[in-house]
Amino acid sequence: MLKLLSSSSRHLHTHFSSPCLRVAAESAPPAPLLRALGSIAGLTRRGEARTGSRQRLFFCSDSSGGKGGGTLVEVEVKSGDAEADGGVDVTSSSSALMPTNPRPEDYLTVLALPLLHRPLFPGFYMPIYVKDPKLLAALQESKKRQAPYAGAFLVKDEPGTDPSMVSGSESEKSIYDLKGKDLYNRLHEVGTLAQITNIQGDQVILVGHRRLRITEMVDEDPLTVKVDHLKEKPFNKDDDVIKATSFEVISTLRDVLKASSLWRDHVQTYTQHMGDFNFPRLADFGAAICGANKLQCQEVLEELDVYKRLKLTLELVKKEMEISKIQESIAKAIEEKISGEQRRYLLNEQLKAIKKELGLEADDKTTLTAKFRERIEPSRDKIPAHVLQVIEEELTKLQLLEASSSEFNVTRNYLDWLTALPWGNYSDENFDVLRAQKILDEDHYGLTDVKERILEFIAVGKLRGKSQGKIICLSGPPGVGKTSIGRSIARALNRKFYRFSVGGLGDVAEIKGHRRTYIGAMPGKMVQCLKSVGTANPLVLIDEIDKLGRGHAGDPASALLELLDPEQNANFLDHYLDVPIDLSKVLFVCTANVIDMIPNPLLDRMEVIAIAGYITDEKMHIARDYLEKATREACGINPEQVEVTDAALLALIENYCREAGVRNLQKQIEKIYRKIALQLVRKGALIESSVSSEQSDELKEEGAETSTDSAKSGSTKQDNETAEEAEIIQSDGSADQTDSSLNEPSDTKDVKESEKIEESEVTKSVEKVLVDTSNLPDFVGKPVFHAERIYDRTPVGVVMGLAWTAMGGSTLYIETTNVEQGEGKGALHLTGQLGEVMKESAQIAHTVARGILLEKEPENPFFANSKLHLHVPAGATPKDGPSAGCTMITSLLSLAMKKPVRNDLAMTGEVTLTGKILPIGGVKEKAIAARRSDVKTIIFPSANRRDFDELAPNVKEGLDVHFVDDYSQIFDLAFGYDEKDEK
Ligand SMILES: Nc1ncnc2c1ncn2[C@@H]1O[C@H](COP(=O)(O)OP(=O)(O)OP(=O)(O)O)[C@@H](O)[C@H]1O
Repeated sequence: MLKLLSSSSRHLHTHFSSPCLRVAAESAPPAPLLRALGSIAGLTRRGEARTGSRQRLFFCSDSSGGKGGGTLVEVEVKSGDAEADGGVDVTSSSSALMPTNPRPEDYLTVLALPLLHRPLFPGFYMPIYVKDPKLLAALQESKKRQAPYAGAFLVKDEPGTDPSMVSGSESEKSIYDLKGKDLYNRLHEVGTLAQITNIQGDQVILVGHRRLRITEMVDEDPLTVKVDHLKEKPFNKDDDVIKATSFEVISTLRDVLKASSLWRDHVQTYTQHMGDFNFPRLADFGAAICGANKLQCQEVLEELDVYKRLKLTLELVKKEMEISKIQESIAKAIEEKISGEQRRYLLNEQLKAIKKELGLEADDKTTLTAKFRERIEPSRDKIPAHVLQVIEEELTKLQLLEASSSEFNVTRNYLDWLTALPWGNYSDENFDVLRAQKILDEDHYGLTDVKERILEFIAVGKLRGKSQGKIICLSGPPGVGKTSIGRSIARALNRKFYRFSVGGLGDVAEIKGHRRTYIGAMPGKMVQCLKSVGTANPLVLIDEIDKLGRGHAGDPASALLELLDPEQNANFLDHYLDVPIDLSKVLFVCTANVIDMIPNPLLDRMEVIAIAGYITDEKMHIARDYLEKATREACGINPEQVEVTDAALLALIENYCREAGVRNLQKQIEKIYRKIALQLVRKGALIESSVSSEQSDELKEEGAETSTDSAKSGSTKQDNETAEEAEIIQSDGSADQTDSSLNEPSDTKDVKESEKIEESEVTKSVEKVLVDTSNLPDFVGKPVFHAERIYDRTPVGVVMGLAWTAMGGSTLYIETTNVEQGEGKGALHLTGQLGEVMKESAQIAHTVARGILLEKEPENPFFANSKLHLHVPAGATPKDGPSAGCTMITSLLSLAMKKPVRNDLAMTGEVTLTGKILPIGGVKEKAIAARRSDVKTIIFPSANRRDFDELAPNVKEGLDVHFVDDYSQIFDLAFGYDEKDEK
């Protein structure tokens, strides 16, 4: 159903976008209307007019194509099938019938209408607004008089203004205010005779007819002018140039139309009213529809030469073409950009979907949250409330954060740590003392006192029900098993083991973590430990605590104190984690070489267990029962394949590994076993190759069959050799099998051959490598030179002392010589990298020795007249401490009295100026060192008797120990011997 809505021509100019139909008819509607409706129905069927759209129709009253006038109506398409429904409802049809061509002589004087934006071209519509009431009244009046014509003239710009610049509404207003002569002077001379087709309010619709030129002003208000009606200059319509130019205009217009849909509608609208097509019209058409500025259009309007007008128009439409090209490229670029972005967006979305499908969506917040929740779920009841609250808060925060933001990553990592800790997850502790004893014995030989202390510790734990509260510190020289004992304790207690070294550690953040705000922030070692072991009660071994760094960022000792102190560590606060953690169930074991270097507040809280080092006997056991076994297994050697004799092991310990620990011994044993492994593999390869060459020889012989006597005897020899070799290698008496194989049938022979190869494999495994004192250097090289025992028998002025170092105990010599003799020349020169305390100790010794000599040999002026030099080898090792006091006195007296001290004597003890002997440290280490150096007699201060008595019998065994209070006792021991006995 179609409904006629209005017949206003106004819409023509306001809606260019919808198509307008042109319908010619003999008479007025409804007959033409019906036809028009039929056309619209056709349009809708072809999909060119949509149901609900509005269509404009122009009806002509004759068949001349509307030249004489017509009616414009707008219809709304209600349905596509208009023809079927004959009823058409015409709501309003105010006629806009156009009169025929006006005669020039009727319009020599016309009202002048000012046009602001563009000139009006003949054959075109233009709506204008007339603000001047008088002019508007005059126009209405002329329309009523059936002479609805006026002159439309473009207003010139104010002198000095740029026509290409957009003028504001103010300037428009000022033009409306122009009247009479002022307006007259601003009008372009050439304009258009315009038909007033419709007046609604102040809007007047004009249709251009022909060109006019103003000749003079007739009336000022409203402005009325006299005009000449202009005609184009005569032209030859067959002129090729004109034709070519017009074709070019047409083809350019077509291109423009193709390029821009906006132009298509524009052109369609105009073409409805063009009337006859001719060259001047074409030029006007091009200029009217293009977007050129008003002056360029006015130029076309003023041009009466058709060719020139066409050329001007061509320029304008070409320009339009360029603009539409630019428009096209801009549109294309924008489209590409948008489609590129859209493509990326689409691909990203697809990627996300794929990742989600495959479970690879790492950043997916929901997956992450689910992962964290899943992690804490089993131990939710054990997690402290404050920690749970932080976890929940962080999970909520995670949901709100943008996945690509850095804050998101910080929160994710934080949650990762928080949820990965073993909150309230403890391993079942074992307080079985017998089992613990077994494990400790399994792992370590000796160390009875250490093991005893550990068992005591476990026993207390059993009675209390928990074993925390103490920090054990194992101190001793390197390689005595401090670290491995720590591991054994963990095994004995059934706790997880975690070790970290604090040697050289200077940054508190290593212990307490970084604040989360820093990039790359990490929690401290303790939190890392808990995460890695997965239980909240591990045994943590803090290695090298005596080598703790000075601290360039905070004080690591204080941080360690917070970590270790049982009073504080129940609420240990890691900077990264920012929630208190309970470390009170963690058992801390520290190791140190020198306890003096441990910061005092830390040492105060520790239970120090000293491991002094091993004597030869202990080393023998360790080497035999632990190190050798472990190394053999590590090298893949069977016990039957190797034998290291006791003598070789002893030689190894005494000549190669004399230090306190057993690490070097372990290295030497490893060296031996690596060499043995190589020997075995080499021998095995040799046997294999000899067996395979035998096989191939025999096969060759069998193939020959016609063997000569000599060949026979050769083969027999060969077989015999093989048998001999097998006999040598095998000890299980299977050698005679080789002989019997000669009588076997040939098909069973192959089986025998393969058995032979297997047997040779067996021989490999039973062959034994013997390591004895004679071939020990082949495995570990020549014995290393030990400076400890430089003299077989100490000469005059040389005495052996005993020293304690971080590497264990050692013997050292004090040597004194007389440099210069002369009255009053008495002086003492010291060398051997002695520390301040030792230097002072030497001065004291000098004084005391002088006193004693005066007492023993009053006539001897030795000290008063001798310039002495005291040296302590080895010169490269710094030495310090007061315990060499008595040794120095003895050395000086030996020189003064020209009497060497008793053979195999060593001593240690600090001396006062009055000759009193004060106690020293490291009794066990010194006793072990003395034994290592084959010292028979030792002198210790009386105050150290208790320390010596506590030593294991095997350490004390064979030592003649004297405890002294005063130097006079030492004097007697050192010099009171019978020289004949010594020899
Ligand atoms: N009494 C022992 N019984 C068996 N093996 C031992 C014994 N003492 C030490 N060992 C072994 O000696 C090797 C070195 O021991 P460990 O590394 O524990 O020494 P350490 O005292 O911690 O040295 P450092 O102070 O240099 O760290 C280990 O393989 C250990 O098993």
